[in-house]
Amino acid sequence: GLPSGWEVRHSNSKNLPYYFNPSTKESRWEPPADTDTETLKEYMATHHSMAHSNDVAGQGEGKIRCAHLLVKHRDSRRPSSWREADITRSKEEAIEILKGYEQRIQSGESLGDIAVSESDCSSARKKGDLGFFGHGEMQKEFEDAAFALKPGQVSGIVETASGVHLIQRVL
Ligand SMILES: N=C(N)NCCC[C@H](NC(=O)[C@@H]1CCC/C1=C\[C@H](COP(=O)(O)O)NC(=O)[C@@H](N)Cc1ccccc1)C(N)=O
Repeated sequence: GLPSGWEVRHSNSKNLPYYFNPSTKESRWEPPADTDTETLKEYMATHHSMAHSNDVAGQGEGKIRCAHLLVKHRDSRRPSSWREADITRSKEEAIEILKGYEQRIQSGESLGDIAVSESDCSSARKKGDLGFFGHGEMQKEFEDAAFALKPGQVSGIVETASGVHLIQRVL
């Protein structure tokens, strides 16, 4: 089987299996070393058909779909993004910026329309859409806030190691 702790998951955005370790939060495309191929083949066959059916429905057991708007700052775990190679704003400045976006959303703008030009996450090109995800995939603060939302609802400002986010639950 897979070395202890590793799971095969399905990436909806790439429609490909990837390997995820819920305890370390590590995710990778290639199977972890010393995975024996027989069990892996069987595992993949079962998982892949399941994943395929999940993928068609998009909605595996207990999965939700969200979009988000991320503003990074100089203390972000990766203070760089497609829109800014070297992000130097402070966390306080990032929060002020996000409050401005929050006002615009409350006045009727869609989160996705702002995310497409302003989000520091690569999902910006998909209006912030993250696809479906289940428990154990996102950073804890993000997961807790996202799973507390009803479809359509927008979160308050959520802080993770990536930066500060607004999250909208889609499905
Ligand atoms: N669908 C999944 N399972 N993909 C793995 C998510 C990994 C997870 N990510 C997070 O928790 C935060 C919240 C949402 C985005 C995100 C972080 C970063 C940006 O922050 P940075 O890593 O530079 O610090 N964006 C991503 O990961 C993107 N691949 C999200 C995405 C982009 C395009 C299409 C789909 C998903 C984590 N455990 O770190």
